[in-house]
Amino acid sequence: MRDTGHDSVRDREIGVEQHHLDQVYRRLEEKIHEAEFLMNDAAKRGQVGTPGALAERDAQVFRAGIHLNRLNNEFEDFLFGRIDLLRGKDGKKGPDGAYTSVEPADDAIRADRAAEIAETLHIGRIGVLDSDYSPLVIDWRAPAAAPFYRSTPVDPGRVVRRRVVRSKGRKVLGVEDDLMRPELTASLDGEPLAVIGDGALMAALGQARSHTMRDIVSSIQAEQDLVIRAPAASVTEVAGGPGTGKTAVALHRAAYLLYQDRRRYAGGILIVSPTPLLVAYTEGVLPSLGEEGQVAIRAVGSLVDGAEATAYDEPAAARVKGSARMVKVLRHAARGALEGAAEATGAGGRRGRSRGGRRGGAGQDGSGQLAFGEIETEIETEAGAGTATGIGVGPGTTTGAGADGATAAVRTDRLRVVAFGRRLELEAEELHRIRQSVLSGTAPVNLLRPRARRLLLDALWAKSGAASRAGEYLSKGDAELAAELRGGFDDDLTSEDAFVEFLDAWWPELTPRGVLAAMADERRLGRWTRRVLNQGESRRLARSLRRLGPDGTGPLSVHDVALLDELETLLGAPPRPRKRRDLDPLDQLTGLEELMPQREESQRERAERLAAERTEYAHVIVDEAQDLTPMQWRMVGRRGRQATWTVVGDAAQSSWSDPDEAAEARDEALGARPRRRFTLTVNYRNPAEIAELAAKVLALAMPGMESPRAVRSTGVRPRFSVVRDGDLAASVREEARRLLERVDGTVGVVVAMHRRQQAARWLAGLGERVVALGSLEAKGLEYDATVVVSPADIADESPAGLRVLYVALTRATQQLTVVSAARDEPDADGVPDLLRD
Ligand SMILES: Nc1ncnc2c1ncn2[C@@H]1O[C@H](COP(=O)(O)OP(=O)(O)OP(=O)(O)O)[C@@H](O)[C@H]1O
Repeated sequence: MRDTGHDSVRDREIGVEQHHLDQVYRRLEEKIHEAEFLMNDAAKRGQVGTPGALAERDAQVFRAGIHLNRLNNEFEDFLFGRIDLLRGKDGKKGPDGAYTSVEPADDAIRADRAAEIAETLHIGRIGVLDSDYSPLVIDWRAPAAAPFYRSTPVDPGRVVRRRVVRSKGRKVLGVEDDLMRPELTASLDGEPLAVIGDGALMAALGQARSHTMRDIVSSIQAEQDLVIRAPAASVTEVAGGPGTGKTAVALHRAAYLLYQDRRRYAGGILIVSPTPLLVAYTEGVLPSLGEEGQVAIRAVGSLVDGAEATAYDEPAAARVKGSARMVKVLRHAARGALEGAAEATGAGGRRGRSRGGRRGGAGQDGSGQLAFGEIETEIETEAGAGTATGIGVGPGTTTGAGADGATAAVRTDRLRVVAFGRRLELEAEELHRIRQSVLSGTAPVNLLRPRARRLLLDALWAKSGAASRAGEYLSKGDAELAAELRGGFDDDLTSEDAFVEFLDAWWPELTPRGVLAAMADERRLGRWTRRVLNQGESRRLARSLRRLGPDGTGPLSVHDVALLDELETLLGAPPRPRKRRDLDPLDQLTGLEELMPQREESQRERAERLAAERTEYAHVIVDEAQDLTPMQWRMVGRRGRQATWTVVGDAAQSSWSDPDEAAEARDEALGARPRRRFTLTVNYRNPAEIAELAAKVLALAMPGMESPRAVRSTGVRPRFSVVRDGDLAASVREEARRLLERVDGTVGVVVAMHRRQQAARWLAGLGERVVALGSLEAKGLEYDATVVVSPADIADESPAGLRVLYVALTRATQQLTVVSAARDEPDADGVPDLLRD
């Protein structure tokens, strides 16, 4: 019997849930007292001071700390669901204390379709056991909770009624029921089973949106639940149109995996998101599911430490930078930049000289004479008036401080050394040969430096008279003396400041940013892109990289970041600075110091901390995977070489112009791991009226591709508005204002990328509920209402423009207004060309 207007039945059912919730809170309070007692007790034991007592204290405090932390975090609204079940087939209790059988027993339903509810389970964010170990609340991720999500009227299993309980703090506010077996006359404790409301899903979907995403834990649908709980073997691929819950499912899956195998995922879960806006939008979901520390949500432009993409590339430059052909270009650049650095170092100018002396290894030959006397080395380099290079080098490299404290460039096209009273000289030609021979290997350029140093010493040694002397020792069988002679020579030279300066200048430590900056020089880049990019592409690339400035510290684009990551591999990562460790071992051992401050830490800070500590993850989730360029796939792939993967995306929303190339790079990143594919088919975001309009663009963008089925309808059709008097700003502002009056939540105004700054000004003063977004920034986000400005502009902005427009049109949960400008050629009804039937 579904209750519509009878408040008494509703109130009674709310009372039933309140009673249960009270019981749960009483139990939680007991547990908090227990945890506090444990912590106090542990602290007292700590005063005893024996090693055994300390170890015990640490273990206890750690456990209690975890407990308190979880309880405090999850005290709000953690019980949200309930299922009423028929008697199951096997009657055995599972690990959660629940009957685990999924199918009803043969005699659970009588011939007259009457049935008695045999078991009721409450579902929440964490499990709570009563003092007799019976489950008061079952963790939503536990197997026993699965029927709450999996049961449908088509395949109900044992579930007769699924109830969502809404509560705030300790107070139950309402309940929403879905009847899974409407054909039965079910009773509970002899009373007919009451059914309240129109179902939780519809209630959730109709709610106003804020600027942050909510979890869907109380209304996960069966096809989504299959993905969330899919075993984490190798690669799980999830496809589905806009609004099918892909992002929501990805986040819930992270929480599920941690629950299911916490030890395995202690290696960390990385969620790669397309934009910082989407990171900000989604980062509250995991904490609301009781999971935080192990999951890092990062924008694809922030995956490299110390780099944060803030600039945008125009589509043609983005296309070059994202292409897999860049691997070759970067390889050439990483090696070529080294040469460039040396070449560009100033010649002529002040002359630097340093002297060094060393007592030679006082080995004695057979005659009792000193094998060699005092080695005198003298290195001569010439200082230039400054360096013209834009190559990033490690601190104190190309330039060296002269005796007068002034910095001067070191000449690198010649090396002169005085050793054993003899002048040894390597000319440009020889130096070049040595460099080429070192570079013929494949090792990262910065890691080849020790080898370059050795070959330099070899070449100098070969020219010194000492080489033949050592040869004589060798022929007399005195290898030790020969080695000592050579060792002395090497030590002497390499302890000279001038030699070190020369090496630093001739083989500087290259930084990824420095090499990118060097690529902004069109002439040099032309050499590195030969036969890989055409001239136009090469020029575009160089121009776009000028943004980084001569030292490479300028603003980066999201595509630059993937190039930096590739360069880091090609150059060899500089050693990471060691983290300062607290010396007091107790501070490292106790749970509290570690756990308590975490509550103050935001998801972003946590993500940053995790990323700083980790370069590889146990599981990688890629959201909006259709947008990763080949270079980005390589970057993400490096972070999950040993990982299992969940890859979530929709080809129809891809803003990358060459999907085949990206698919190839994706295959490379994921390797030969087997893949399991899922498709989500229901659009939970857009009402049917908006989905229908978007489907027209989909038909143009990807003919033959199916649209997801919209789950609800609002009766409000999209509105078409034509710019009046050529004043786009005024028209957009007016439409945004109009929508603000019609919805309670947020309004998004989506414009072509080149208009995004302008658009923010158009909306000034309209308040925080409205935001302006570039079309690419709208990825993954949603608003109660949207204004899509000039569809033709968005569609023309890049080769993938129609797909980008499809994304823009599918952001609204309630109302959509399309503003068409002059070039959109609206018909008499104001419908722009692209959106006509
Ligand atoms: N089972 C559900 N119950 C309630 N709300 C849901 C459910 N599934 C999805 N939603 C809601 O539908 C909206 C769309 O979800 P989400 O953003 O995850 O979709 P998506 O597939 O990632 O979309 P897009 O591809 O457009 O980025 C969100 O508001 C989400 O909370």
